[in-house]
Amino acid sequence: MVNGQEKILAPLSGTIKSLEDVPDPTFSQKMMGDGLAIDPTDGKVIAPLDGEIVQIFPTKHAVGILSDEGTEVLIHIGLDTVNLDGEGFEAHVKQGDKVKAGDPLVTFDVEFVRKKAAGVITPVIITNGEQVGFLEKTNEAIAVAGDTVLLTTEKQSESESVKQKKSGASATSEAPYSREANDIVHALGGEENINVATHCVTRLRFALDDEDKVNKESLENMDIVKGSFSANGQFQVVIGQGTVDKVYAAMVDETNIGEASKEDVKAATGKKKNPLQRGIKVLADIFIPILPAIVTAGLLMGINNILVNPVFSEQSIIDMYPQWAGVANMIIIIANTAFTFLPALIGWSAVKRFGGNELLGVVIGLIMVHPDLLNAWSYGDAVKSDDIPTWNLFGLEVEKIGYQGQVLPVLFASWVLAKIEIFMKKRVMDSLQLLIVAPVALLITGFLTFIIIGPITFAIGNWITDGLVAIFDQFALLGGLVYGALYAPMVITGMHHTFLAVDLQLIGSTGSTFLWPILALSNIAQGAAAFAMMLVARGEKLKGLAGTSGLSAWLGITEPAMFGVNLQYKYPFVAAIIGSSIAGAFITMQHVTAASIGIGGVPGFLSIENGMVSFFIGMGIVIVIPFIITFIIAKRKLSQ
Ligand SMILES: OC[C@H]1O[C@H](O[C@H]2O[C@H](CO)[C@@H](O)[C@H](O)[C@H]2O)[C@H](O)[C@@H](O)[C@@H]1O
Repeated sequence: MVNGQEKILAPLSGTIKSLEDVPDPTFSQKMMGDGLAIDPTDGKVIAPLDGEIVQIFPTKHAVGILSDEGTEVLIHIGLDTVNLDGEGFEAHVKQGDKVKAGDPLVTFDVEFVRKKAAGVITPVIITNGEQVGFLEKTNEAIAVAGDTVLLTTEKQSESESVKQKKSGASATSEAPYSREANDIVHALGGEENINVATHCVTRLRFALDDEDKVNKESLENMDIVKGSFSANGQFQVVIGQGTVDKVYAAMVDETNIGEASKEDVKAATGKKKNPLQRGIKVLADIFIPILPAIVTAGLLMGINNILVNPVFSEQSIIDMYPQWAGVANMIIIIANTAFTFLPALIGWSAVKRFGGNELLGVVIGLIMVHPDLLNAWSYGDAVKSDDIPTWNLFGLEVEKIGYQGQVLPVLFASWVLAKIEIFMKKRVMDSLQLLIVAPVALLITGFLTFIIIGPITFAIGNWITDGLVAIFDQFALLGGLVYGALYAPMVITGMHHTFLAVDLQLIGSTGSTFLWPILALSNIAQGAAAFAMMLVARGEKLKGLAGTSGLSAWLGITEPAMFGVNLQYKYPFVAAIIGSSIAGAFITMQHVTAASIGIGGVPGFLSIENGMVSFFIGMGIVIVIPFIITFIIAKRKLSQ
């Protein structure tokens, strides 16, 4: 301790990450407190400072230390590691032990945890941040256990700390958390909505019957609740170490909710997903992280589209004002990079999702669009002119083609890469991993990709898109009606993100998508219904919610409008579906297509490459129909 400052050493060796990079909202949103995380290279956890072990969870995956100077540090080894029930962990300390910086705390099997848990990244958090006046985080990228100063804290002045303690102390002075436990149960929709409940070191974990019954606002307004979210079918309420077990005990005492194990909760939540749902979830997990890059690219491509194509008159803007040509060209380079190198983005996200090294995912994606390969977009012409470059591998002719804009080839290649990497990591000794695992995994995956995975999945991707195009050509009215009607319900289930892959595949194979314009109109329809509710609503709360969520829907995000307003009253949701179904049929029959995925709302017109006028008519339909139907019904119902 120097000048009131306390140094917290790295408890593990590895790569230092910011908490925002930890894929668990409890940590990334700092619900438990501020700090840093370490992606460990080995499984030796040591004490980061002198102090007392105030908590070591029975499953040995989390250790809380109270330093001699009063700083509380939580080391949470891996993510969702509570589910491992101690397997792979060995504790060297117990609650109440005094430790010195550098003393061994826990040893764990990194590879086992990496494979079995949601992640091995280890947050190191100051959990009594309210008593810390100053927190400095290291700028180092690599942590050496016991050597790197990870965090530096400085205690608050005495008077500040007294103030803080006074303002947050009500729960601890009362009978042990019974009121809080009851309030939480109530906010979760009552006992009847709770199937199973358990807790880990930081949070209560529930398998709920219906998560829509949760009153998130009142839950998160409770002083004791630091945040809540739903993940992997579990509803989780973050309370904090040292308190969560007491709240849980009170809940079990006060209610008919029996004690349950993590397995019970896992089983109760796991039951809910069938293979199709799991597949959808995997695709959503892969595509949601890359969505911002794709939408940005789509928006910029849309601006270029308006500049270079004769959209509003016979001549394009560039034809009329040629001095803008350079600007338009520069925009298109910036814009289409995300699409040209799409396999690299998907490779990054997919390999990460499948448990491998995401950087290798980027590399496998880039290999698939290497400039020396025949560009996928020139493949059709090369087939016609019988001019496809090949490699000769001991007599085996392999087409030397790239996979620009393709989705399926890189998805499968990423899966294979991650599996090979995980397989090898378990078998190659730590000191040789860098030398052997990545090069071998990449080489094998690269060869498999060019020889088998690429050609087969490229063909499958083309069959899927040809099939979809044929169906929509043949049954345009029905196709548009059905997709227009089903898109919003799919958003409710989260299944809609699967269609992002389909849109990207359509663009990669045919140069455009006829599905995305329907998506944009469906979103606008939900917004229009919410706006009608805003006009008719009497209460300020509903008016405000309907207005802001309507705007959000018009800018491409519909959940606030749907969950906050339209689904609550049902008829606005149905009115929106009617509008988007009719508009979907209309624009499909008019062959409206988009060249890219843009902002799926009013600015969506920027991305339309064919049938701009019809798209605007469609926009008129999804504004007028849902608005009028909702307005009329709401007038009647809300004035009763
Ligand atoms: O698929 C491309 C579109 O993705 C986003 O919109 C979709 O996801 C949103 C979040 O779940 C949802 O609110 C919206 O209804 C869906 O269409 C993105 O916001 C769109 O701009 C993008 O075109």
